[in-house]
Amino acid sequence: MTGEIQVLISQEELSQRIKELGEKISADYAGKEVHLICVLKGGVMFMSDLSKYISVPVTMDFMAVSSYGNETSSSGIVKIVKDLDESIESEDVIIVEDIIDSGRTLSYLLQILKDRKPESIKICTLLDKPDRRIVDVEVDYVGFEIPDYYVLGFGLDFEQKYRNLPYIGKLVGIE
Ligand SMILES: O=P(O)(O)OC[C@H]1O[C@H](OP(=O)(O)OP(=O)(O)O)[C@H](O)[C@@H]1O
Ligand code: HPA
Repeated sequence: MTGEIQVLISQEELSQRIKELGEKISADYAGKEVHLICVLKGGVMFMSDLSKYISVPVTMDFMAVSSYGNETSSSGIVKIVKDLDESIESEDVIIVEDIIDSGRTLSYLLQILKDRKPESIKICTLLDKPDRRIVDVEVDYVGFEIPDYYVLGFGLDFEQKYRNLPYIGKLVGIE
């Protein structure tokens, strides 16, 4: 499907906010190292840009947890598609997400990862849709709070497409 895309957050606004988040994380973790965990696939662009603005030592790992498939609303069923490569025991972990919607994906992830005994675990999301929350999750770093639109671009997909757009947009006619 191709359709008209309305820009919600421009490339410039994204860059500026991601820089601010990276600087805040650098200050909060001064004297420590951070272990970033990217939630694939949506989190990839955000983590890649965010990591460039973190000045403390960074390590990275990747995990894929699927809850949406090709649907535009969460099924409530979360499954691990790809687990981490390395142990997170004693690490200061930040989970990096593109979006928190119902909160189901993150609440499930947090449960699993806390059992692996990290030193600390925080959440950093580019986008937060608080109006859609079903499961409460405490979020430490938020790029932008957005209304209840189905958004795409900058890692986020609609039917697996549009992840490569350098901005966040919405398909006109799709809520
Ligand atoms: O708060 P929730 O309602 O759980 O929704 C948020 C999750 O949904 C999306 O992932 P998706 O399963 O679509 O995978 P993707 O990142 O590969 O597109 C998004 O990247 C989050 O991980
Ligand atoms: O608005 C969204 N867009 C793309 N993927 C998503 N996963 C949860 N919410 C969204």
